[in-house]
Amino acid sequence: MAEVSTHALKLAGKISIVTGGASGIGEATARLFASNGAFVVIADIQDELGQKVSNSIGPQHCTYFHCDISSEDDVISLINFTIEKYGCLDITFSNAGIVSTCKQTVLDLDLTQFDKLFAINTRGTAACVKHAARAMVNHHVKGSIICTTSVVASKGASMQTDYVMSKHAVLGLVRSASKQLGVYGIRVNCVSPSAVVTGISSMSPEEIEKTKKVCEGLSSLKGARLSVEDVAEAVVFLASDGSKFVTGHELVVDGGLTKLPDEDDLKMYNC
Ligand SMILES: NC(=O)c1ccc[n+]([C@@H]2O[C@H](COP(=O)([O-])OP(=O)(O)OC[C@H]3O[C@@H](n4cnc5c(N)ncnc54)[C@H](O)[C@@H]3O)[C@@H](O)[C@H]2O)c1
Repeated sequence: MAEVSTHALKLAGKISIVTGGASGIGEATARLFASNGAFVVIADIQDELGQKVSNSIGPQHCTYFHCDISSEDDVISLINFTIEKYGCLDITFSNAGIVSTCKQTVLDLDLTQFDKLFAINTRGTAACVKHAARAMVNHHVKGSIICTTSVVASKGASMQTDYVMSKHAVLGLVRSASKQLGVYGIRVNCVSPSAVVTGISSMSPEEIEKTKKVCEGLSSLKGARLSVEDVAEAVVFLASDGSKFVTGHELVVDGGLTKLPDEDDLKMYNC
């Protein structure tokens, strides 16, 4: 990475963790954290990819650590590793997540898949928030915790019931944690993106092209399409002192989608 002056960097010297940082929104955020002066620990289960992303950011700025967020022991090891390496923890972006494997409605809810998805999206996110917050409290750090929710975190949807429920739960976690941790000066917020093509849904090149076109219509901004970098910019804002009076907030990054009639966001599920 090119050397830059630390003067105007939004996260200069901050110690951060990005879960799900090997791909998509997490990868873009890890890169933007580092280019804003933060030290980043990428936590993921895709070891080869995560290591590759970390190497490309640069060993001075980034480290990869294997962590399956559905295991509380893994999450504890991640926090311990970060504290041992850097001495404290300022920012945690709890972003790792998966989608439903099918477009199920409540009538055909697969409860085995439901448990698997909740173990990562909801329980795993709760473990990350819990242990990041404990580290911040123990080290007297007025840190920032950001979770990735979704535009479906605060409204119902026509399918993918388990995914929608898991993101509603994370919103509840963010709102509760922000109330409980304010006394320590710790802020807790979330970003809620609309649809953006990432590794989360394994698609053929044809499906990716089709989905990208559909995504372009998912906004009231003419011709605009959400990118992972747009989400990363919102996360940097929530991580930085620029948002020092913002907590318990859901920052929706959707180009106005949630303000459009419901029929428009239905398209998202037909991607
Ligand atoms: N892409 C979208 O349209 C979209 C929209 C709204 C919200 N989101 C949310 O954004 C977040 C990131 O998704 P993305 O779109 O960048 O997908 P992605 O698949 O590109 O990235 C997710 C990362 O999480 C990692 N991961 C999965 N399970 C894990 C586990 N148990 N422990 C640790 N890491 C794990 C994956 O290996 C991957 O690197 C997710 O929480 C997702 O629900 C995505």
